[in-house]
Amino acid sequence: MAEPVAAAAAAGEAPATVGQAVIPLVNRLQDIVARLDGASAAAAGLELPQVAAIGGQSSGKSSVLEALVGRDFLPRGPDICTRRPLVLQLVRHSAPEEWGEFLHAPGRRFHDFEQIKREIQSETDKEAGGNKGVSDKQIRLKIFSPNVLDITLVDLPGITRVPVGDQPSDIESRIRSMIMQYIKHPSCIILAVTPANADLANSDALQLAKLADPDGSRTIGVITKLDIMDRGTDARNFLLGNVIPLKLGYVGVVNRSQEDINFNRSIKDALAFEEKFFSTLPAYHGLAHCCGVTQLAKKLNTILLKHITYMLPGLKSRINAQLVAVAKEHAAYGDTAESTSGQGVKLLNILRKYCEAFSSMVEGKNKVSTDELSGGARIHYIFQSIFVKSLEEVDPCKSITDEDIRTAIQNSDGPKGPMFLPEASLPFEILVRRQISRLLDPSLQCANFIYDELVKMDYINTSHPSFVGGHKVVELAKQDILPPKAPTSVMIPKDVTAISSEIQLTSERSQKSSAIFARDATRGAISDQGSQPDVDTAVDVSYSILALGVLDTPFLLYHDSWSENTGTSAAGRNQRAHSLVAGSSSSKSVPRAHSLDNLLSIIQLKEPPVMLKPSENQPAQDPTEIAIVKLLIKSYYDIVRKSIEDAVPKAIMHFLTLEEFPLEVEKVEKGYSLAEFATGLPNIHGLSNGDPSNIYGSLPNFSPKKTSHLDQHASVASYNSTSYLDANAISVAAPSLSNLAVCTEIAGLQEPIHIQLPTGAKERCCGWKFKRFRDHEQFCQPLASNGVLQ
Ligand SMILES: Nc1nc2c(ncn2[C@@H]2O[C@H](COP(=O)(O)OP(=O)(O)OP(=O)(O)O)[C@@H](O)[C@H]2O)c(=O)[nH]1
Repeated sequence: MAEPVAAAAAAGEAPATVGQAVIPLVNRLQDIVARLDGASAAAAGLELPQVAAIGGQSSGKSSVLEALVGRDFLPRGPDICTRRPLVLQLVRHSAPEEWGEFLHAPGRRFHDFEQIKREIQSETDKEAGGNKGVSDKQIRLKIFSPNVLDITLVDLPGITRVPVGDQPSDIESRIRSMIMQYIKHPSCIILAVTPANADLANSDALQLAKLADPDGSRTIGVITKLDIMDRGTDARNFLLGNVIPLKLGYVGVVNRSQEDINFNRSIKDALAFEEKFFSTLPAYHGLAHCCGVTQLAKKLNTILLKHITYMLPGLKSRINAQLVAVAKEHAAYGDTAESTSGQGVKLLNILRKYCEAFSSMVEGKNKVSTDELSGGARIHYIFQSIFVKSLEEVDPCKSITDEDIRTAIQNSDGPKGPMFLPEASLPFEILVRRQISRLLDPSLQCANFIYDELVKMDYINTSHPSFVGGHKVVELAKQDILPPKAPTSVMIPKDVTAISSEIQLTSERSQKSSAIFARDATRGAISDQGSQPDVDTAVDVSYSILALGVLDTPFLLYHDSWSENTGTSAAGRNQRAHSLVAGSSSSKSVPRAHSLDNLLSIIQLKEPPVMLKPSENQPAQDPTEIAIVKLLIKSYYDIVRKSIEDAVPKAIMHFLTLEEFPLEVEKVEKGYSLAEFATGLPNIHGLSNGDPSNIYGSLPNFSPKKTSHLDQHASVASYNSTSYLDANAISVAAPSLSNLAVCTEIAGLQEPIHIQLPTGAKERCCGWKFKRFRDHEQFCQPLASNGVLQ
């Protein structure tokens, strides 16, 4: 094996000794910090010292790192080779064997360095593809050897300008920013690798290094390929820092050429060649301190040690600060619980605290920021300034033209044509549904903004006091239209109450809708009957009964003039009304009775066009009708909008703050000390020995006297989440009850819960927790009436 230069350096002067004390420590820290992602480590200020080789493509970065390691294990060649950052951690150990370990293959030792090379290549292909693609995902490799210094080296992809293979068009900027991610940290020592056979003054490596390290305090210039410079030229001036000065100076190296690699020339031979090169070429006489890989290793170690010594105090204080913060957080979780159930209780406690903290944040009880809106204020902003404002801006009649209304009216006339008196309710329903459905998207968006919860829209309540239904709308419409027409009268269905009562037989939601409707419709009928003339007199608009859902809930339309014209009886109407309510779509196909004979006698007409526009020849639509429909839409839409503006935020807030986190029924199998038990239970309101009043005093509707027979040693601790509607858990703790079987039964649960103290459970407690009691009395009563606890 070749004489490893790093090892030679290690055997050198003072720095190696210091390194043995400091660098292994940093390497151990590297291992710990490696478990954090880069961003977290950066956020915690824990970037650790490392050495990154940067430079143009094929400048010789991998060759330099290999020479430092003293082993041949990195993919090298004239084409792009390094396509993923390779974090190479050198670990010096005393055993003679050498091997490599990859982070992605834990526990597997690679003793064959050729295999390490292949593994790097295949891992690169896995992530960056086989066709020259580049990825910023690291490969982490550890080399264990007695011949290396503990040091972390990073081999980065070379800067390239022209995209080849699968490389994206912005490959140059991508690689530059990838490199910057490493070298921007003050903890990083930069090896700026520049080939001597290219224009040194335009070195990509030096340019990038200058950006990251403007004062040059952590950049070492490395000049490669001195052996293949143009005849008659040399890099002496450069190495002396006369061209581009660098505080830490330059080191010139001669690595193996491609031919050397092809012929498997050993590193040892390469080092011998390098030494001969510098000693024979007069241009480099007197520059021994900055020529050769050995010098580079020494320089690197000296600088790295200084750097680590400089960085460690700050690093230590940052780690200490983190440690204190974590210890504080850890202490906040309470004592360590050994048992599984104890850990469960602890976890519940943490979740409870989280929920409470979350609620406090939403409710603005946390410390209030003076800089910006936060927590509930942001939610309020979304509700008011985004959601409500957007809804207010919507014109209910937007996108409904008079033409649309005319079409809807004609459609609602069906085959009867305009010979019957028009009515506004059906077109209104159709159009208002369409308009109201526009409220759905913003409502869902609002919910999405805050919490991914269900948005529920209420039914259309035409009995709303603000809704200008019935004859009111006619009057209003006529005021809007010129010239004013004769006063209108409204026909009231005689059996409206009967119909309404049938509506109540339908589905739950329909029941709700129709019940409200029936009440108001009946009221309306009575008052209208009192104020209106005979129903047989001229009718302008029929009174329609609506109980319809906004989107797809059932609705009912009862149209008196239809029943009169078809001769349907009141009973038939009721039946139809009922069936209409039962299905949302059935209303769309209101049956118009045709016997088979009638159908057969119908004269066959030619097919209507696919799309039917309202006929131009039709007599002009009464503007009153259009105005009525518009007014109905505006009025109803306004009500629904207001209701939605109110209901959606409420619904969201309900799910956001009042939903308890799922407290599962949990049997605390093993006993706990009273203290453990108390800590494990969130916010126990009272826990005492022999004085239950302390406990129950905090529970509403729970009288202490009910527990008067409680054994003097027994205590019942109940948890009542005062911020919520329900008590979430009850726990029974019975310390010092080795001779007592505590049995209790909790109402409202499927299974009675029995609490049996473990034998000899002196000074121990046991308990159960379970979720969601709707009523304190429910569980308090049986507690008091049951066996031992009475
Ligand atoms: N003659 C000579 N050839 C060298 C020297 N250094 C590197 N090379 C050759 O240059 C080519 C590229 O070397 P690498 O070490 O792969 O360069 P790199 O910068 O790591 O390449 P990428 O990772 O692909 O950007 C190889 O063929 C090396 O043999 C040197 O000092 N002298």
